[in-house]
Amino acid sequence: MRYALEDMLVTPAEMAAIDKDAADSGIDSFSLMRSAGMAVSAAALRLFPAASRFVVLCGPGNNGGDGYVAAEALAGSGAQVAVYALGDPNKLRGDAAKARSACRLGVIDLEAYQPQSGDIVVDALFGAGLARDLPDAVQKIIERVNASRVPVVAVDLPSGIDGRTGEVRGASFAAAHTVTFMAAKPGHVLMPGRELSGTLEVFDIGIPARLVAARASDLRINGPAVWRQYSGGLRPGTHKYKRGHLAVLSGGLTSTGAARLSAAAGLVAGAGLVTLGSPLEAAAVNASHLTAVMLKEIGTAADLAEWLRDKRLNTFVLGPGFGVGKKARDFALMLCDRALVLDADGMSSFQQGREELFQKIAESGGQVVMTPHEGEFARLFPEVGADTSLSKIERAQVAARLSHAVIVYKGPDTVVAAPSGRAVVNVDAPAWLATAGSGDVLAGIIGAHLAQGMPAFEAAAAAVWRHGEAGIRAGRTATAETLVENISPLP
Ligand SMILES: NC(=O)C1=CN([C@@H]2O[C@H](COP(=O)(O)OP(=O)(O)OC[C@H]3O[C@@H](n4cnc5c(N)ncnc54)[C@H](O)[C@@H]3O)[C@@H](O)[C@H]2O)[C@@H](O)CC1
Ligand SMILES: [K+]
Repeated sequence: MRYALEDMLVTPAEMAAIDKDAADSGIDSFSLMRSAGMAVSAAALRLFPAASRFVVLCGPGNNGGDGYVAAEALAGSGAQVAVYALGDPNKLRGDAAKARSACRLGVIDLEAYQPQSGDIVVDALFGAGLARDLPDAVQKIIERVNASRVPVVAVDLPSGIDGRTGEVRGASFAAAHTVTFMAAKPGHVLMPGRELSGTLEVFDIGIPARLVAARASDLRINGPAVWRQYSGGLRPGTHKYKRGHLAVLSGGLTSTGAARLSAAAGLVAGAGLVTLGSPLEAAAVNASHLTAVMLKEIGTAADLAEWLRDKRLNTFVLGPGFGVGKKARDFALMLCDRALVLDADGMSSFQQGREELFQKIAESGGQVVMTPHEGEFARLFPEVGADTSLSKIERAQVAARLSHAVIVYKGPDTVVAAPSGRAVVNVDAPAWLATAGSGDVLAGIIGAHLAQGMPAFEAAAAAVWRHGEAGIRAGRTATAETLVENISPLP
């Protein structure tokens, strides 16, 4: 499958290798820096045409080099420009030194900068080369600029954001706009980096796309390009059995709503048939709320075993409102050879004894998707959740490898990862999607995709995207019910 550069996520280490490959292939690295700096100056002028002064803050590496190019270009356009530098600009090396000497502006020590109303800061202190927490003096300047509310245009990354993880290394600018080069980095899409990057512009500085693609791993921004090849077959109007049969398992008398939300979402998202498997005690309350969703009494493991003799019953959602305990564990282990969304209580039931589940998933060759939020992730994968050296993407990848399941690690920056290491990050879910029952709706959409034959990774990625779209359509006052109503057809 071919991807456009705009879908790709490239880690800083991969980007450094791409830069080196570009230089080795004969491309002049200074011309790349010039393109980068020119793009930054164009963005600053386009976004802030009424600035009284552009203040370019230049660091000790190539990010600073981009800053000197931008400063010279801004001055050349007739704008007022001041340059402040961290460290001695005479110690710059390579392309950055070249950029410094081609810039005719004087340089002031960074610590002297006092933000003034009308300033626009161009942040060229650190980019992909940030390797540790920022020095205190730099943190102070960043805090001063943030407090002044002077708008910031960041070069490559807001200084202080770790490009691999999106974490803040001591302090970070909160940029209005970030111009990065060739491809977005994980730090632009993972929180809090995503929020602190402002609007993101990915500018092509002229490194051939094949050099970028050759180094990039299978890490993408979630969107239709990732799963469109599987969504074409999900046409309304196909016979209902061909659109798959989704079964959702209900909790007891006082906790039935969550499973009904999953079932309703599954139906709207395109499953041909949806059946709610309910214990007898909850059957009446479920029946009084259901119309298009069918109902079947499933109270015990024996009931489930009998039901599983119907092989058309290919997909299950287990967990929403189900209750934590032995029954959930028994049911989950019985369902590992089908397509299964293991959500909420379904996962939490394996806080102890996860090895049996993971082994069963590996052996039975089903398609299992697990959907932990932060708390559930920490319960099921405590050692992974506690490893602060890993990015959220890396944590999801490790969990997928350990469990043999596709992991949907939920949050404002949901990551979907497969055991192979393939991963996507979702970027456009609105904040108000974090509403009660929202996860139940997501589980139902994933179930609908699985029931229609999408492979687990694509089913999950497409569902996360569609869930976000439903949130956007439902608006700020979204509830789980209005999310269901706003699930739109897959593109
Ligand atoms: N190589 C390329 O192809 C291109 C790279 N470009 C720019 O180059 C940047 C990467 O350049 P570099 O690799 O030089 O990295 P940076 O300029 O981001 O920073 C590296 C410098 O900062 C120091 N440093 C790292 N963390 C520090 C900390 N916490 N406190 C104090 N000093 C610290 C390093 O020792 C090094 O001197 C990109 O972000 C991008 O802006 C652009 O010029 C476009 C072309
Ligand atoms: K920067």
